Amino acid sequence: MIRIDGKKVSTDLKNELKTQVGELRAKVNCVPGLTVIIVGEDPASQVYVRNKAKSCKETGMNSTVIELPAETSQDELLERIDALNNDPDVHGILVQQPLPSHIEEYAVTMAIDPSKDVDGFHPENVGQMVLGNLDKCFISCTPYGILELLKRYEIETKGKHCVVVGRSNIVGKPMANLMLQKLRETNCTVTVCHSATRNMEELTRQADILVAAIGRANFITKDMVKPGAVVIDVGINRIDDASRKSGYRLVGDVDFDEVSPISSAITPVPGGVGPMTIAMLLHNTLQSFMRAHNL
Ligand SMILES: Nc1nc2c(c(=O)[nH]1)N[C@@H](CN(C=O)c1ccc(C(=O)N[C@@H](CCC(=O)O)C(=O)O)cc1)CN2
Ligand SMILES: [Mg+2]
Repeated sequence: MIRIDGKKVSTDLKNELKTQVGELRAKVNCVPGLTVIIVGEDPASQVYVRNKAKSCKETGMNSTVIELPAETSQDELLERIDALNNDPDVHGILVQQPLPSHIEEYAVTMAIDPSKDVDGFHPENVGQMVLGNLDKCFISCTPYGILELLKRYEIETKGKHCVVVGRSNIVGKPMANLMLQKLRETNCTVTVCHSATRNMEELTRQADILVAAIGRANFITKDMVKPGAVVIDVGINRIDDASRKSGYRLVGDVDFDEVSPISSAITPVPGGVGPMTIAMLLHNTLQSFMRAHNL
């Protein structure tokens, strides 16, 4: 069994990005800039946003975090986004999810200039991605990170059956679409399972590559997995744990202890897909900068 080390791959990637940013600085005398907006005080989101800013700085990119109170109105948020759309020093704009319930996610997604939408959530980016025009869009960071892990671990995907469990706009839907593509190295047969799927176990057991993105701790058990499958765990669930200083521990959507011995390769939680999400965000920000400068 191969334990897929997302932490290491993300560090390698960030080092590669740092070199590229350094070269660009020497060439055009400026660097990519990412602005992250966080509304409210969700503790997990605060961790992710802090890590995004830290990683950005480590690679030599400019990073700005805009922290807004939970009561911020939707109009106020949209005005902030508009200002960033018009700021030439900002190459990437990201609004951290989840948002407070009075703010409509769709309105926020639509407000971000697609050429700065480094999350790849805008319909223009999603549409180009579905069409297979991967050089004309931003690919959503978590699925993109999974593709990068599969590539760097030389995991064959062509002709394989990939089963994605979960249909979120952030992970499940883009993941399924990317694994389906003839271009690049995926070229899988794809099945998507969700809460209304009957006989889910029958389907997941057919997976050569199983992607779990349901958001339910330890949902995927041994009996749901074919021996030898590649298992990608996207879940990050906080479980109460009084023995830890933090009071919680992180577990994935896959029961790692049960499933890892029968898999051929598996991503752990933490240290698997999560860190790749941030590395690919930086990759997308650099890509946005290159496009803006016609490089
Ligand atoms: N606008 C967005 N919002 C959210 C996204 C996103 O891609 N864009 N994804 C998730 C959260 N997320 C990034 O924003 C994210 C989640 C997890 C990690 C990560 O590194 N996880 C670590 C554990 C970190 C911890 O201690 O909690 C790991 O798995 O090893 C990075 C980014 C939802 N919102
Ligand atoms: Mg989760």
